[in-house]
Amino acid sequence: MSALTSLPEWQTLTNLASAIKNAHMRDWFASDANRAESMQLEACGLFLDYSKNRVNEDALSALFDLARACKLEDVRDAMFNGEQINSTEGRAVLHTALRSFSDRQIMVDGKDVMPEVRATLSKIEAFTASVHSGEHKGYTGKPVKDIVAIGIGGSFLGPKIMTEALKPHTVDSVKVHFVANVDGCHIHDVLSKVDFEETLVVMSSKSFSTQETLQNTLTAKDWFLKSGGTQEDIAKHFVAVSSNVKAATEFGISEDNIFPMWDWVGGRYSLWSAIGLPISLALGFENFKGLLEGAFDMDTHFTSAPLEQNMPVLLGLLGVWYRNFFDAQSHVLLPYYHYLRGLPAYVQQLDMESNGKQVTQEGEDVDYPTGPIIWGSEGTNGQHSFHQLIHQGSGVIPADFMLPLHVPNQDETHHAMLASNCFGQTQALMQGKTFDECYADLDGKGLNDAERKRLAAHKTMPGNKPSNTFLFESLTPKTLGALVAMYEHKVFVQGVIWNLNSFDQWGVELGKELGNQVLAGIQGEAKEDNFDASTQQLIARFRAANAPK
Ligand SMILES: O=P(O)(O)OC[C@H]1O[C@H](O)[C@H](O)[C@@H](O)[C@@H]1O
Repeated sequence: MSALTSLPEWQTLTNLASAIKNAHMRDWFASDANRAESMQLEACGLFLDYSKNRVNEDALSALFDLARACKLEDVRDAMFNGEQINSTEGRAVLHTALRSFSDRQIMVDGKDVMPEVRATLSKIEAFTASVHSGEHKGYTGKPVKDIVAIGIGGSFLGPKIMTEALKPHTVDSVKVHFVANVDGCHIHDVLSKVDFEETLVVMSSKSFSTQETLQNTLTAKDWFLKSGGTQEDIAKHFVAVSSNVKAATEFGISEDNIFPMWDWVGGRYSLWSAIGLPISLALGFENFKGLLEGAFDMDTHFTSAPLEQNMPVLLGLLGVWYRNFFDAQSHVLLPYYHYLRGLPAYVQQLDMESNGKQVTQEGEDVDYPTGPIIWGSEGTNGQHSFHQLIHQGSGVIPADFMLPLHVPNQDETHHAMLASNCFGQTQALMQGKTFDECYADLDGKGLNDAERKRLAAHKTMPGNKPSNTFLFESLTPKTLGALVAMYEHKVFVQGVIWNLNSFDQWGVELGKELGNQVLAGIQGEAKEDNFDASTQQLIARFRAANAPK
C-alpha cells in the first residue's frame, strides 16, 4: 500500500463513501432545508453552489483532514515561495509571480524575479500601445492590421481561449489570428487572408524547439520574403516570446523583438507571462492586466482562506472524492456562455498534462487513480448530444456548470432560457426521476403492464449525479483571471493529494522523438527496419501516395 492509501484519513473516506453510496441527494435536500444555503462559497467574484454533491458534513470534514495529512498548506507555500517543487526538472513553479501585485520579493536562486517580471510587463504594455496607435509600422510604412500568433499547447490555448472568452473587449484596430497545428491547411488559410505589409507575426515558444511552431514560423517567413519583404524588413514584422533567447536570435529574430519568459513558468501555466502578448494585442493591455489582477485575487484567496472556505481546495477535494472513492473516470466542464466555450479545452491541457501521471514524487507506482479525463463544451449545445450519458450512463461524471448573470447586449428571453437550461440540468442530474414516477406517467397510454414497466425502466433517471454551479456577474477580464487561476489551484491541490509532480510532462516526449524518426523515414532518410512492421507499412503507403508522378 502506498503512503496515501495507508493514511487513516483515507480509510475513513473509504468507509464514508461506501455508506454514502446508498444515500440519495434528493433525500438530503428533502430532510435539510438549509442544505443549499450552507453549501455555498463566494470568492473573487465567483459564487459557487456545491450543495448538489454527494457529500455530507462527515465526508467534507474527512476530506479536509486528508488535505492536512498531505501537508497541502506547506506544499502550497513552498510553491508560492519559489522552492524547486518541480523536482524532475529542478525548477521552481512561479506562474503566480507573473501576476503578483504585492511588494513581496520572490526569490529564485538567490535573485528576486519581480523586477524582470515588471520590466517584461512594461515591454508588453509599450509594444501593445505602439501597435494600436499605429506608431509601430511595417516596412512599407503601413500600420499593423493583422496579427498572426503562432504557438502550440500552452503557447496557444491560453492566448486563444482567453481572447475568445473576452471577445466583447476586443480592440478594433487589429485582428488576431491564431495558428497551432503543423497541418499546413491552417497557416496557409490564415496567410491567404492577410496582407504581408500590414501583418505582424508573434511566434510563441517557451523552448523555441517545438516542431509545429518552428515550421509554421518558417512558412510565414517564407511567405513574407516571397511576397516582397527582405531579410532586413523581418524585424518590423516578426517578434518572438521565448525563454530561449539564444535560439530565437539564431533563428533570425532581433533581440529587441524578443519578449522573455523563464524556465520557472510551465507551458500550461504561461498565459500570464509574455505568452499572453497576443491577448494584450487583441484586447488592450488594461484588459490583459485585468486578467492578471483576477488571478492575483484568487492567489490571495488560495493562500489565505481557511481550507474549509477555500474554493480551489474544496473543488480539488471533491474531485479526489469522486475519482478515488466513486470511480469517476472523467470530469465535465459546461460553460453556459458562448464566448467561454473554449474553457474545457484549456482546463483539459492544464489538468491532464499536470496530473496524468502514474508514479509518485518518489518514482513509485501509484495504487490509486490519478488525473481524470477532462472534457466538455458550451451549454446548451451539449444537452442535445452528450448529456444523455451524464444523466443515464453507467458511471459518475461530476460536472461544473458556469453561467454569467449578465451577458453583453443581453437579450432577456435568450438569457432567461440559457439560465433555465443550466439550472434545470443541475436539478435533473441531482433529483432524477424514479421508476414509479415514470410508470405513473405512462398511465392511459394504451400500454399493457409489461410494456409499461419496460418503457418506465428506460425512462428512469437515476439522479444523484453530482455538480457544482458557478455564477458570476459577467465575464470581465478579472473574473476570467480568477476562474482560470481557480482551476490551476484545483489541479495543484489534487496533485498534492496524489503526491504527483504536476509540473513536468515526460509523457509527451517519446511521441516527439519517434515523430522525428518517422519524418526521416517518410523523407527517405532513415532505414525501414528502424520501425515496427505496422509503422513501416504506414510509412510505405504514405510514400507511395506522395511519390512524384
Ligand atoms: O512553448 P513551447 O516550448 O513551444 O511548448 C509548447 C507545448 O509543447 C509541449 O509539447 C508541452 O507538452 C506543452 O506543455 C507546451 O506548452
